[in-house]
Amino acid sequence: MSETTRPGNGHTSANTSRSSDSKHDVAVLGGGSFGTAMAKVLCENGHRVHFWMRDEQQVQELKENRTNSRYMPDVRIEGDLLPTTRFAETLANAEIVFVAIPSKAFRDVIRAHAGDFRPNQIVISLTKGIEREGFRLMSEILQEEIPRTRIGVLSGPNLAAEIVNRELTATVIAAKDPDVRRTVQELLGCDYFRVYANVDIYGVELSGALKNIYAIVAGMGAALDLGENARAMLLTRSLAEMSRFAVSLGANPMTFMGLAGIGDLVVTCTSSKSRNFRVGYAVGKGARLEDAVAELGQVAEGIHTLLLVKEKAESVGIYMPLVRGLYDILYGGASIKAVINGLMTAVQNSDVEFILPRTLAGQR
Ligand SMILES: NC(=O)C1=CN([C@@H]2O[C@H](COP(=O)(O)OP(=O)(O)OC[C@H]3O[C@@H](n4cnc5c(N)ncnc54)[C@H](OP(=O)(O)O)[C@@H]3O)[C@@H](O)[C@H]2O)C=CC1
Ligand SMILES: O=C(CO)COP(=O)(O)O
Repeated sequence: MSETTRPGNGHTSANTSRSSDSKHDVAVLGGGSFGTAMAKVLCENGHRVHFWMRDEQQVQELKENRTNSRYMPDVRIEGDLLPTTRFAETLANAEIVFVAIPSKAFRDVIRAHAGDFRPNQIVISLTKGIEREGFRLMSEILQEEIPRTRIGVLSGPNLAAEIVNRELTATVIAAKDPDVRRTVQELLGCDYFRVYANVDIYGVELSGALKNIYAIVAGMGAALDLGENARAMLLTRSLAEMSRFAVSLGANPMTFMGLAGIGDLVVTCTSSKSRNFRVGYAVGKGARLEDAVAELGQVAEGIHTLLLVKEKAESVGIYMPLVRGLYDILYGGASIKAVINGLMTAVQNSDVEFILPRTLAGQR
């Protein structure tokens, strides 16, 4: 569907926001696919967007052509956009800051510029990953590095490639502070983008990171053409496994019923627009992992998250057969066929463990 015929496309230029009456100064950190998509939504909602990236050439292109061709070819950002490589300038007037820096660089970037954040400034992580050291989520890094700011997390079924075309999308803002939740809903919400609220920061954030692992598994399943029953089995068992893990670490199980849980799992496990899915697909077709990642040229957080979750699951004793199987394939040289066979012939357990505990299933 073209941008002009799309149902959500009630507006085609800036200053046409439905939900936010006034113009706000907003910062977006990270000039990749998702930073670009969020900067576009915010500009179209009529806000002044201070857009930080590290590449001066990209800044020049955005200033001259209003495009970011490396990450979002053919997408123009209209409205009040101020691209820059100068971090302090980005934050100086911003009421709220959205951070779309990959997890591997997240702490370094925030720490290097911690002094530029103001007390009480709202800082929202858009990043779906985990830090190796201490198994930290991005909101925990923000809490440690810039503790005087007000922190939130945005996560949900949010493929950047669709958002930039104004395809109908919903997401979740998770924050303890109701003012943070309301502000994000007002700034981002419009006729193609809806923002739902949650207070379970840990669950929302962890599900965003975990689903990337299962998107790789799903991509592999698609490459092998395992069938529709298998696709449903994989998706449902992925949800069971990721919620088992997250709940055992303190997340609210109900979060997995929402957009940030099942919603994001569905979109990334069924769409070739997902980079994680594409990596799994390529490996399923016989590519080496390094080649699949190099070919992608963008971040696929699941590759890295898999290692951390496998380690963590083993250290705290959580049963995660899909994580283990994917790890064996990607890092242990196991054949996909052997792993599938191992999974299919393992002990048959309970379906919904929150109703019937896993350990009781075999006793029925
Ligand atoms: N794309 C999507 O659909 C969605 C992505 N996300 C999440 O958003 C986060 C960012 O992903 P996305 O934008 O897609 O990734 P991309 O691969 O599209 O872009 C990565 C961006 O991060 C920048 N970057 C990398 N390292 C550094 C660093 N040390 N300092 C400054 N900038 C750096 C890159 O800059 P450079 O070009 O100079 O290397 C680039 O602008 C990820 O955690 C992802 O899971 C969440 C929802 C949807
Ligand atoms: O998180 C995403 C969609 O919600 C994007 O997924 P990928 O990083 O796999 O492209």
